[in-house]
Amino acid sequence: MNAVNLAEHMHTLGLQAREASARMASASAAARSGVLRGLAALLRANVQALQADNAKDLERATAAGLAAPMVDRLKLTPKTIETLAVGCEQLATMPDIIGDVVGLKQQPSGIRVGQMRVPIGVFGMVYESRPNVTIEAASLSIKSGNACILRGGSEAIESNKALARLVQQALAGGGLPAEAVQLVQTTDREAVGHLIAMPEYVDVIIPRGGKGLIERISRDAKVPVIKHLDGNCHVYVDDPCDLEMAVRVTDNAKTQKYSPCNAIEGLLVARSVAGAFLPRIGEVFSAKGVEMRCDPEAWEILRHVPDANLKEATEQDWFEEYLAPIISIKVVAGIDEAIAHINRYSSHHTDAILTRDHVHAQRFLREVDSASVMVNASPRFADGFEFGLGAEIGISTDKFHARGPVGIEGLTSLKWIVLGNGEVRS
Ligand SMILES: NC(=O)C1=CN([C@@H]2O[C@H](COP(=O)(O)OP(=O)(O)OC[C@H]3O[C@@H](n4cnc5c(N)ncnc54)[C@H](OP(=O)(O)O)[C@@H]3O)[C@@H](O)[C@H]2O)C=CC1
Ligand SMILES: N[C@@H](CCC(=O)OP(=O)(O)O)C(=O)O
Repeated sequence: MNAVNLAEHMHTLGLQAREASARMASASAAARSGVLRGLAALLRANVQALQADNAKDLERATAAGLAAPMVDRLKLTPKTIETLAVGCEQLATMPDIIGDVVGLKQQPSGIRVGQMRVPIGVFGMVYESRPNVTIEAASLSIKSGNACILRGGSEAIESNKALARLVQQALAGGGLPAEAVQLVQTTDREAVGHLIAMPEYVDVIIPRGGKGLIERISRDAKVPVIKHLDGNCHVYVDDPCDLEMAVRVTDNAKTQKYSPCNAIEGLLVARSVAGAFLPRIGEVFSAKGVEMRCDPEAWEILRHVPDANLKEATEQDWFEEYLAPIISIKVVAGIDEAIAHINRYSSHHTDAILTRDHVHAQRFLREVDSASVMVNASPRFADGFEFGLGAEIGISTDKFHARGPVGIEGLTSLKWIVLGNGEVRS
């Protein structure tokens, strides 16, 4: 697509999305849920076709030398497709919140004032090369009565086109506008430039990605943004702590999957338990080939672990999101230093304390300035499905409108409604 065609393509997507959003907002809950059930059926009926399109992406990505965790997130298997179908069905059965009225109260003037939950309108979303996000975003958009324009990662373009076709088929089959969910049909990043600068068509932009993406969005966006950024997440092993549990949770938090934003990148350990805890987790990490970037105290303890892959941590390591079998490790004096370290270096995404001390747990919950803060649980739980939201748009690292895993509610707003009987203001 040349520059003129690209501008036209994006303008058309915007115009169509705006028109579709009005119809989505007034569509009945039954119609929106019907589309989600139809989509689940289409996903199940098209497993082989979807895998064939996904294979084209996988082949290109493998040839280009994409790292294994990134290839893994690109993959559509019968199991992931079934999970998507089940997710659509679950969303369909969840209560509909569009049109809900809250807090209606009579005022001294006689008018009754409350708030009604309504869709935001049109959202644009830029996200990583993970095709399942296309269905999760589309299904949440449909459930919440919005329209959306989706721009997935370049490596996933064929998979995303195939999935978006099914979404549009389900919308049309359910009597709703196919244009309520549209995919940008090119991998040209200039399309993102247009998407974030069309306030007449797009109400909010949701970027899911790393620092390069956000630099561009911060510089060029002309519409409000809900940032879904990098996860430099931590586990802090406190004293007192159940060390058996700490090994299990820390292992899960780092190695269950390396690519997600909610996997941990940093491990902090209270000095008084470091000698007992670090050799145990060190053995687990060495067995799984995890490189440990250590401060001098952690190094001194971990150097005795057979085959440990140790490196000296630099200041930069505390900021780093590796998305790989690498972890930074620091011994801290206790809870105060742990909280200070996390608030300075984390990306304010998700951080956890492992402790038996109730006061420490409460302090961590209150003082750590992150979107999700956990006690005695793995940060990998920071996920819309795991939090009971049905699915997720992503994990907002912003503080306004939506923070942490974003589901249906995050795609809506509350508008004031006033019900009167001809009252006038005196
Ligand atoms: N908070 C959250 O919910 C989530 C956050 N993430 C974060 O995303 C990152 C990993 O994903 P990764 O794919 O590497 O992220 P990237 O930021 O590289 O890519 C994400 C998307 O942004 C696009 N993009 C990146 N830079 C630009 C730019 N300058 N202009 C226009 N578009 C751009 C990419 O397009 P293209 O394909 O052309 O590169 C892709 O569609 C990690 O930091 C992870 O923590 C991931 C998932 C969820
Ligand atoms: N909430 C999601 C995180 C998704 C995520 O970060 O994806 P990615 O960075 O593409 O691996 C989950 O835990 O599955």
